[in-house]
Amino acid sequence: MSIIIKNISKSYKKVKALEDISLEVKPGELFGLIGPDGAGKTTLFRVLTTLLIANEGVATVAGFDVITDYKSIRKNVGYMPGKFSLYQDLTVEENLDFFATIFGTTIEENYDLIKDIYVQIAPFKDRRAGKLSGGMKQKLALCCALIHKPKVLFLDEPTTGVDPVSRKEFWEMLKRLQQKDITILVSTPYMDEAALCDRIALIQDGKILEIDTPEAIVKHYPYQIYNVGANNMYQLINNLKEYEFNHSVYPFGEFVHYTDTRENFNPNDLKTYLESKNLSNVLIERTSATIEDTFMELAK
Ligand SMILES: Nc1ncnc2c1ncn2[C@@H]1O[C@H](COP(=O)(O)OP(=O)(O)OP(=O)(O)O)[C@@H](O)[C@H]1O
Repeated sequence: MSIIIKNISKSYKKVKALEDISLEVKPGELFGLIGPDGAGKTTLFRVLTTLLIANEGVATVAGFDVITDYKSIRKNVGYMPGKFSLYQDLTVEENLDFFATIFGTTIEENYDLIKDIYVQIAPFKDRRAGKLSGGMKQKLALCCALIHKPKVLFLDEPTTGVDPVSRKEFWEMLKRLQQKDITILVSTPYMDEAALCDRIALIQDGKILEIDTPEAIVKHYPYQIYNVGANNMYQLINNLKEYEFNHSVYPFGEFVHYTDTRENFNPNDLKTYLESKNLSNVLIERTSATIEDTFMELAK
């Protein structure tokens, strides 16, 4: 296993940031930690990259213990923290040179690994990092995290605040890195990115809700979901919440996702109820569960 986490707990005074977390990441896997702000993702990354000591539990990364072998871990992992981690006043090239030097290597030595990503920012190599766009900064930070050819790469919310095109490109880059035998643990609050991982852990309030492949997680969803639409979204949500048979109701894009407690649910009954509340253009249609639906159900 590339990463083994056993019963890790970490508190900041009264706040329990991680509670009895256990999971394993296989060599070469692209594993996603999916959860909202405050779920504990950054705390787990900091424990695994030896920047923070857990209160309980044990963890190894690339075969090294996070406490006793912390120096080996630092040599063998790349870490791209959530907040921009580069030197704003150094140029693109100077930042990369700096990170290569502290790891006792050179840009040339590992150029092959970063080439695909670096060519995209090379035209700006003399620009200060602080003056780059969000997508460019993210590519530079990834190059810096890769420059010493790590065995395991930790990426904490790498696409937060990045435009949709750059996000898509970033995930394509991760897939290519995976082909080069790098194990990747990536966190994201974006549920659509979960589907791009080999396996994911859904995490909330410091606890793991479920670990599986994205396909299996969606398949385990126990209810039939309906897209419900009407002329007044706000009133629709309120009326659905008042409906005695509702199991769950939450906005989802242009519709409301609705599940019913009855096994023999007939959508026409719901339509009649909603129309009796003076809603018009009522539409009710079956839809498939997504990772977000599963998350909402588990987090209830
Ligand atoms: N240094 C700290 N002192 C006190 N509480 C903290 C500290 N760091 C994090 N926390 C709390 O621990 C919990 C987990 O935070 P963490 O940053 O690990 O979550 P996260 O999933 O990475 O979310 P975010 O994206 O907001 O950073 C939160 O309730 C947070 O407020």
